[in-house]
Amino acid sequence: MKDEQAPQTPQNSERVTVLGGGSFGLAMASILGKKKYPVKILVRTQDAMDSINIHHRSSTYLKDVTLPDSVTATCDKEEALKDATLIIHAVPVQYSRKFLKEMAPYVPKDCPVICTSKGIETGTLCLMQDILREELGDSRDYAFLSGPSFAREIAVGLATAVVVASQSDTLTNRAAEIFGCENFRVFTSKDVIGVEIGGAVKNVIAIAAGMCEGLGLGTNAVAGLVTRGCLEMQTLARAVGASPSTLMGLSGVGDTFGTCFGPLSRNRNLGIRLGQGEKLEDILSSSTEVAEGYATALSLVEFLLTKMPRSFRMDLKFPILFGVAEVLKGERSPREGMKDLMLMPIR
Ligand SMILES: NC(=O)C1=CN([C@@H]2O[C@H](COP(=O)(O)OP(=O)(O)OC[C@H]3O[C@@H](n4cnc5c(N)ncnc54)[C@H](O)[C@@H]3O)[C@@H](O)[C@H]2O)C=CC1
Ligand SMILES: O=C(CO)COP(=O)(O)O
Repeated sequence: MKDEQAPQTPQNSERVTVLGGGSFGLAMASILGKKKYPVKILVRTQDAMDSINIHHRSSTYLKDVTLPDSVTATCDKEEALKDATLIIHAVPVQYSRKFLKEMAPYVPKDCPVICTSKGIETGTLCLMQDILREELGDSRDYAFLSGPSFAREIAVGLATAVVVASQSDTLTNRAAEIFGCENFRVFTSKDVIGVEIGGAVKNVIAIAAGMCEGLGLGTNAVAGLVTRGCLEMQTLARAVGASPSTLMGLSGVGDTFGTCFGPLSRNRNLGIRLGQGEKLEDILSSSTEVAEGYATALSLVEFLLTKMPRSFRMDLKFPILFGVAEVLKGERSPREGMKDLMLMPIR
């Protein structure tokens, strides 16, 4: 197959380290491994390491997916990073700062980082671009990969299109070259803030879409809510300097549609279970995978209230984003939240 040929160019010397052995880290390793790049995944336990090195599969995530031979795992930070030429960050946002602080001494100077995590840090309200710069410094290049890209589909080789955004054209072009194959198409962008905001906000809209679904409200309701959610995403993105066209693309409406309507979404499933009446604590404690939208919904409301110009009532401008946070905080039920949306004053 074409995408299993070794690249012919200097990229042959590329050595990739994936930080995070969850579903998305494995998916990234899988694509690059199929292209014969040597990939090391930094995992947290001996069991996770042995499982990948001996059985070529994770014992916890995407357990049925076999990884290519060029993918190995280690628990040793120094071993993972010492000769890396490219780093892929796939650790959930809320754990990233502490994790990166521990990694910083081992990360090779100038080694670029491609970040795949989507969300806003609680407390600081930072996006990943801020967390990465604060923890790994300003001198290296960073890129942000986003779009409708479920890990399982990527790992089994289904066609996927993503966008990679960076201030550095060299890095976006390199990412497109390294990842690109017949099953994985990379588009490039310079709109880092737009790509990051889209990736963070769509998880919150997916929780709302799931709630509609769980309440049994039907297709009209879900489609209406997702459309209005995209408008809130676009309004917010424009206010922070993003280009509206980015939000019409893969990392905006593209990822929102995938996540709101796709059965694999953890965020949508969290919303479905809430809509069906389960308690948030029970859903979170029974989930082995992260739903970034939960923490991001709470951060977003704080972000809107503290960082946006106060020229209008934020809860009227962003009723879906505020409504999801209120349900997650237990201030109203999903059904009350939906009723409030329908009965909002006409402006
Ligand atoms: N799974 C997917 O389909 C996609 C995921 N993403 C993003 O990728 C990022 C990673 O998500 P997944 O791999 O899906 O998560 P996951 O839930 O599959 O795996 C979680 C990962 O985080 C690690 N982890 C857990 N607690 C930690 C801690 N305290 N410190 C350091 N690491 C810790 C686990 O060992 C594991 O590697 C998220 O931001 C997600 O939004 C992006 C696109 C698609
Ligand atoms: O970001 C994703 C797909 O693009 C994954 O969404 P979930 O985290 O909701 O599963």
